[in-house]
Amino acid sequence: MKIETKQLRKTFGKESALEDLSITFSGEKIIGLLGKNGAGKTTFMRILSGHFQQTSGTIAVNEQSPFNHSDVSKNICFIQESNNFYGKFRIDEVLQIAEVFYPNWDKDQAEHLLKVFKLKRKQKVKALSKGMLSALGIIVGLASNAPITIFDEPYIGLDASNRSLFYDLLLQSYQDNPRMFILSTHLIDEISKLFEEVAILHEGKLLLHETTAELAENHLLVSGETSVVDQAIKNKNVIHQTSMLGKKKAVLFGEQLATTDGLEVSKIGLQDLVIYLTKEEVDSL
Ligand SMILES: Nc1ncnc2c1ncn2[C@@H]1O[C@H](COP(=O)(O)OP(=O)(O)OP(=O)(O)O)[C@@H](O)[C@H]1O
Repeated sequence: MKIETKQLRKTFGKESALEDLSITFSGEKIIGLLGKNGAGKTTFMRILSGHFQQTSGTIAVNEQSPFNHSDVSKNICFIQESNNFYGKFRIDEVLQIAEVFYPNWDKDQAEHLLKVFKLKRKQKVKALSKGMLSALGIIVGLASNAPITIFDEPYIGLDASNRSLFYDLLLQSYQDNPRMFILSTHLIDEISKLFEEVAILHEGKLLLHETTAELAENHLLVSGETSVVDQAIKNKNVIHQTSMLGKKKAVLFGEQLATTDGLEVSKIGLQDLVIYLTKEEVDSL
């Protein structure tokens, strides 16, 4: 599958949710869609799933617009953080509808996952706890086997052990049925090892789109006494720096630097990188 957007914009009245977003996702991989609250992730995923149209620009899934095209939408399963299912339905009715909608639906997998998450077929959606609702979303997303399966923070109410179960099941599902997964999450450290590729949105714009291998390769965290760090990063490509109490941390892009006396150089974790890259505006408030 290939998703391609060109100068995608979405405004809600005066509010701009996406600004000139041009991005391409292709192939079978697990992609992290990251960014702070309000960055535009959900808006992008909704347009991609055909929920509504962009204000301008283009979006194509295998060369077709997702809006009002069932050929496209049956290939996309979008599980949102809430309100996925009609409250009056029972779980078995939700699964029956999903089976009709998704051509690659795996009934045995759905049955298996119901047991794993200890859900009862006759329970009504409106009677489910937050965690149980999330579990139902996860079951539908995984059993859909949709070539593009999207999870937008699907873990609301799930405890740590069930979140860990979700990550294991996701990986298993990906191995059994390789496809494109797009995941939006704020619990980056928990899941970052599953990502092959990461896109970071910031204020409706694309800040970065790289493979996780490139990210690890390209970004270094340098810390130590301010004067030592300042000396070390002089003339280097610094993409973020913060100072506090005589200490400094800097993030370098595409540079080589080794740890020395008083200077700590390390790879930077994805969660920290997202925080550093999207922090500037907060600092300048
Ligand atoms: N239906 C809507 N009406 C008006 N404004 C909206 C609507 N949907 C989103 N927005 C605005 O668009 C911007 C992007 O929101 P969006 O939900 O896409 O962000 P997000 O990255 O998914 O955030 P979060 O991590 O908090 O879920 C925000 O400023 C939000 O207020």
